[in-house]
Amino acid sequence: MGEFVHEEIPSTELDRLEATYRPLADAVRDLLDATIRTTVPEEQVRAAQAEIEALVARLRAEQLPGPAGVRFNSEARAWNWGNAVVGLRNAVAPPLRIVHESAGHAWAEVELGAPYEGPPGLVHGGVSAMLLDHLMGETASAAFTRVTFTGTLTMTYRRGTPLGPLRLEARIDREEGRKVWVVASIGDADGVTVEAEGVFIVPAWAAGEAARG
Ligand SMILES: CCCCCCCCCCCC(=O)SCCNC(=O)CCNC(=O)[C@H](O)C(C)(C)COP(=O)(O)OP(=O)(O)OC[C@H]1O[C@@H](n2cnc3c(N)ncnc32)[C@H](O)[C@@H]1OP(=O)(O)O
Repeated sequence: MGEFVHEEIPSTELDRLEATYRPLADAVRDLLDATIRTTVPEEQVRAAQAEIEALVARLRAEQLPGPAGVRFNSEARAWNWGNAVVGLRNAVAPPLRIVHESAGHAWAEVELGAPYEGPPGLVHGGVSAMLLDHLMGETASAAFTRVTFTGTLTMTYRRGTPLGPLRLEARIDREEGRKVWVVASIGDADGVTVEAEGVFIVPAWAAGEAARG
């Protein structure tokens, strides 16, 4: 497995770093969209590619040896900048901004564009599952008071989910020992498009005091 790393960066410094990296990732998200949708002449495409390759070389001059992992400091701040769903520095992530309404109830609003397309004009079913999986996992963690991993995830696609503004919602349904059942949905302005039910498990290796009883 990857890493949960204790790294003692003060939260004020993290805020400063995030203010630097967030616009970088936003620019790369825009690049993803532009790469899909551009209709400029081919020589322009080739020129853009050369500039992008030069930028990649500049960024790679110093880099981590592997993925970003999950890091935390002693001020109870955790950051997972590379996460596929919420990663602030991951241009593949929308990123989802999750609101924990209470321990066991969370939601997010997001606008999905061209990079998330499956059927024409509709969100890819795997993307819906990915976003819900993460939202449900955070919900099962009861506002980050325990670690939970997806055990089983069941998706029901009621109708196509249009690209554009969407709302995701998740709640803990019930718990039994280390097992947490979570129900969730995605919806557009006309109502629910996708429903999900999942069993999230506090792994045996992580079953400390917060997870017992
Ligand atoms: C603070 C930071 C927060 C951070 C919060 C961040 C949220 C991130 C959200 C991302 C969510 C993900 O994608 S997580 C990544 C995708 N998921 C994974 O990679 C998980 C891979 N699988 C595993 O690591 C493991 O198999 C576990 C953890 C699922 C279970 O291992 P274990 O802990 O050894 O389980 P074990 O003792 O055998 O079983 C415990 C109980 O769970 C049941 N059980 C076991 N596996 C499953 C299963 N797949 N589906 C259903 N039920 C299962 C057993 O029957 C048993 O029930 P009984 O006999 O007690 O009744």
